[in-house]
Amino acid sequence: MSTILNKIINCKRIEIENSKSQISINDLEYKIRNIKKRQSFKESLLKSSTGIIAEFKRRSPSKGWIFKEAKIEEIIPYYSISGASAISILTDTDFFGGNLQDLVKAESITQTPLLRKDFIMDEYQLYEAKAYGASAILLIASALTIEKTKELAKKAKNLELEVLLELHYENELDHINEWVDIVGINNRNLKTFITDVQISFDLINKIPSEFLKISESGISSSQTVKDLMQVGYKGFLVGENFMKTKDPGKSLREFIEELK
Ligand SMILES: O=C(O)c1ccccc1NCC(=O)[C@H](O)[C@H](O)COP(=O)(O)O
Repeated sequence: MSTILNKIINCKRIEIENSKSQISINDLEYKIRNIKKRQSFKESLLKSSTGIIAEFKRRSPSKGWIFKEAKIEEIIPYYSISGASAISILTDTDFFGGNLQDLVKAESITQTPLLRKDFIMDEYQLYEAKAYGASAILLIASALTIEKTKELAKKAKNLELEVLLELHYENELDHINEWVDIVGINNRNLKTFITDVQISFDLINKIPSEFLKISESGISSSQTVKDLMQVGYKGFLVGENFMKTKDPGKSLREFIEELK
């Protein structure tokens, strides 16, 4: 496992134990009973001709602060109006500057399907994702064993959450299982932080045809999206390219215009 992933996961384990001591799974289950049904993340990508998943990302391990003062209420409505097919909310605090309240706020102001983007390793986080309004959750193959990936994916489906399984390397293809809805190829090498979309082109034909496929990270040109569409990708997760600008919603709108 890469050093950064190790570091993130060690912090995450402590965070999860703290959260469990504050809010029990029973409390989360109670909230889930009252949560409105969200639109499907996968359906939204299938319906869309552009497939952009716009990410709300304040900082990252590779770039440091990208948009420190970013506020959900000032960005998410504009992501929706500008045509995002789905929105990714990074809920990790220590490394990405996000939190679960960002997800709660986003849920209250948009109908666009939301992905809880975090380092999920415990079913408790799935209950949180559902209770706070996500349509979908992320499972990162590099951070999980094959067995744990399957266990978490199955539990997520039981909670009516869609599952995005993220792969960074070819040797992670064996993490794909029947509970997965979407397979994402992440173009960022977790050891070097270098992004190279070539990995998306290299792996597309190795993913079984029944899965919806998305490409993630390091996407900054509409031509790249067009090329990825040509080989079969239906979704494109873009964070920094929008969040590094003063007006991420406007940047997304211009990007989508170029795709039409
Ligand atoms: O973004 C990072 O530096 C990073 C480092 C280590 C683990 C994960 C990381 N990012 C999470 C993501 O997958 C991206 O936020 C997402 O795909 C968008 O990427 P980008 O468009 O390059 O901001």
